Amino acid sequence: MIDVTCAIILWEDKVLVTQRSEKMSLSLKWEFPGGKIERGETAESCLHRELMEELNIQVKILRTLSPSSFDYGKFSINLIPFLVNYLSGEIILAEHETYKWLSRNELKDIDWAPADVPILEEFLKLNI
Ligand SMILES: Nc1nc2c([nH]c(=O)n2[C@H]2C[C@H](O)[C@@H](COP(=O)(O)OP(=O)(O)OP(=O)(O)O)O2)c(=O)[nH]1
Repeated sequence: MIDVTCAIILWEDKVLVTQRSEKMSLSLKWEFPGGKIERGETAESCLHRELMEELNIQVKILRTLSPSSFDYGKFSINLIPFLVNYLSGEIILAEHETYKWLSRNELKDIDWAPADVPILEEFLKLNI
């Protein structure tokens, strides 16, 4: 099981979502940005590192949501979500195809990586 962090990034009333590129696994699926936890790293430090590497942004962590385990067949992941506020940095994509800031209502309409679906559902039930 691979531990992966991801961030629900809030800015005003929008959430940042990123689309995986054609070259990546889960090609063209939408996800909450983040990545694999490296040896000796905490989930929080992984999240800050990945958001800087992949997007060039800094965030403030507010809280965690429930982890989502998903078996993709060739591998399985434990996806650990954090609710965060966007703080600073102009978005520069290192790997992703594209990104969007979406309102809560728009989040259901994109083609999510399967592991993200329970996380999205929990987020949509929160009163924020
Ligand atoms: N970062 C991120 N990864 C996710 C999400 N949902 C989901 O199934 N994943 C999967 C995709 C990848 O298999 C893995 C995260 O790997 P990664 O983004 O750090 O690495 P990667 O694509 O470079 O790795 P790989 O597929 O080439 O092995 O978790 C998500 O919301 N965010």
